[in-house]
Amino acid sequence: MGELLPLFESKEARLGLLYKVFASTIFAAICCIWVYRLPNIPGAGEQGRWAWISISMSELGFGLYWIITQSVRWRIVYHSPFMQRLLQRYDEDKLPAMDIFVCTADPLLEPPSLVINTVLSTMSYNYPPEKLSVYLSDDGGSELTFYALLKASDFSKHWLPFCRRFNIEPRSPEAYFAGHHSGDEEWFSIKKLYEEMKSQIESVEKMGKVSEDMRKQHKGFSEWSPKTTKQDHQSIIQIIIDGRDKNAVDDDGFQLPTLVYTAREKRPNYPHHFKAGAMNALIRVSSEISNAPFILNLDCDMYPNNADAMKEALCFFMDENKGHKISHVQFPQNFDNVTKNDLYGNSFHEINKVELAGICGYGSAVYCGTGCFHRRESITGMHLKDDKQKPSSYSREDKRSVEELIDASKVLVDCTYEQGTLWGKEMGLVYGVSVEDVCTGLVIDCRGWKSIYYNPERKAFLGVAPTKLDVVLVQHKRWSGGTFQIFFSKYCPFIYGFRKIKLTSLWSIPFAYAFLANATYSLWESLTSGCTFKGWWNFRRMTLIRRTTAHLFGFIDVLKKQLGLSETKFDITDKAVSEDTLKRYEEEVFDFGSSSTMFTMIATLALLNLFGFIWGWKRVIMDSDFNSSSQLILQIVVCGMIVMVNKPVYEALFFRNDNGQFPSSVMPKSMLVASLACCLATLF
Ligand SMILES: O=c1ccn([C@@H]2O[C@H](COP(=O)(O)OP(=O)(O)O[C@H]3O[C@H](CO)[C@@H](O)[C@H](O)[C@H]3O)[C@@H](O)[C@H]2O)c(=O)[nH]1
Ligand SMILES: [Mn+2]
Repeated sequence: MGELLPLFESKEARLGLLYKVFASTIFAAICCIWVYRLPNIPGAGEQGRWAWISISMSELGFGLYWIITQSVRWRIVYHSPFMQRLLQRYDEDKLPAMDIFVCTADPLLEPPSLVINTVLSTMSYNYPPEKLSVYLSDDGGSELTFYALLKASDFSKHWLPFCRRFNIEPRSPEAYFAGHHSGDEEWFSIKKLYEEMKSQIESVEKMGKVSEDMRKQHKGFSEWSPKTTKQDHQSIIQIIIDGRDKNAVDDDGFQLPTLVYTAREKRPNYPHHFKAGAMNALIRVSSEISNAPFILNLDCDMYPNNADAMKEALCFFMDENKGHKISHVQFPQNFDNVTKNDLYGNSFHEINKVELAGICGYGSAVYCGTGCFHRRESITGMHLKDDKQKPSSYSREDKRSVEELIDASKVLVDCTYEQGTLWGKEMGLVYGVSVEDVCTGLVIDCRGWKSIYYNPERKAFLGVAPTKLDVVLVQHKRWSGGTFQIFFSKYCPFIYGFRKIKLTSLWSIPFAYAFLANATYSLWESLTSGCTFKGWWNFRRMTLIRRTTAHLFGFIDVLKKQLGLSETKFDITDKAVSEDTLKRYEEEVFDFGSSSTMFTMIATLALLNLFGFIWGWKRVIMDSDFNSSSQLILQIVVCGMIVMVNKPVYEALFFRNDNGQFPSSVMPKSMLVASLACCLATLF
């Protein structure tokens, strides 16, 4: 056999050299700033000494931060798969089996009607259905979710043929019907079926329980008693569709994918390790039932938006030369509900297009917890063995009955199963860190595996971005706290692997240059990554807000944890949205929600800058000595920018009276703190 063509290629981004030259100029500017700051510290007792020292510290910090972040821009690598080559080389029946994990944790925050849309779109991938097994992990242990999944399994018999026949995209029914209209009779009838199912599920959601009549429809409901709660129940596993069953076919007579409902045992006195625990339970259950060599991991709100993405991901794993070294293929997180200018900076344009690809320049991809394909061996804890063994095409020989499979799997998700094992340490996803995904990716890297970040033109997955500021901040708090936590833990990458500036002064040039060049470049990066100008501006604002609240509080949380004062938590991102909130979100009006501590922080900082800005202008206008006031100009400019960025905060403080504004305690608290800070400042 001749030399086979590769199934994917990797290219370094153009402009690499140009960027390096540009970055060097900024670096030079930063050095100048430092060189200026350090020798010019006012002596003890002189006015402004402490301000000078603290500004120097910040500049040192920002400079170092900039230098570190350059590492991810130094070598940006883009990968692209050749799907046609894969399909020429492998017949459908030679393709490997694939297990799909969908995680949900709470029927109120993650409505079952949303969850089953994700499930249905995974079932309808352009892939031989007998090779697909979909596992829903329900940490909510809720009969509502189980009910919805049963309904979805019925609906899939009509939905899969419809997808196949018209080759539609996307295959999440909700998203499809929201974006596509057709006069077709078949279109109307399937839409009607979907809407019937949805309204049945939603009425059960409203009632909060499944009626006696409905319970009779499936013996699985017998697992739920009035005593069952989210925190306290036995293991529940139901194989809703058995892919081996020749009668489990859709309307066109094609085999249906296997569909499994899993709720691992929960008991009040046993830690369950949140999503990481759920994933590890799924890894074990699926190894008992289908044991596919590859696994796709999705959050319940992330639906596949490209029915071919699975085959694309396989190109990386199946490449004859390099594929056997690859542990996972991560797609970026994108959202289908981002408004035009992305008020809360939810979409990570720069991160997706530049930074994650830059990390890929080092041969690894950050595992982001969703939209990621894994090799089963690497995620269960194996080290890379450098032999080019092909993954087996895998045919299911298991002769056990459904009941036997269920019994064998239930044991694997009991509370006590992991005791004394390496699960959560050496095996599966890592426990104890609230960004279990990032940490697990790191650990897999350290075992020698390579990984791929792939950001295709057509988005492969779309999720739901938070629509309220408090939810955004809680999410960022978890992320930043989690990242600090990694830094402090044994998984730390290093172990485990302006006051006297005249405008007239020459020294202001490096400041102005570093600031402008950096801002212009980031604007360019954003615009070319598909972001609007206003979107970029919103993202700057959210960066400011996130850093002064979510990141700070995340940091404090971790300190508390390190000192043994608290436990690791996982605050689930709220995905249920009221109409009121949705309206504001669509109009891009800030909806603050209810986190009063974080908001007091935001409001205080905004007020401080406003005071500073007004005070600065007053000095410039009233001071007859222009020379001394010209020294203030640069500070006033910076202050002014921060004031502009904070516009929605002032609006919420002073002008708004709808439901999306600040909680009422924020205004007096922040006024008090900001005024106190101003009084203190006059003392120095
Ligand atoms: O006890 C839990 C808590 C959460 N989840 C699931 O974990 C997923 C992510 O939770 P979400 O509240 O949506 O958090 P996000 O901030 O949106 O999640 C991002 O960040 C997390 C790490 O902080 C990753 O686990 C996620 O994959 C990633 O999308 C959801 O499907 C949840 O159902 C569980 O299964 N069990
Ligand atoms: Mn989420």
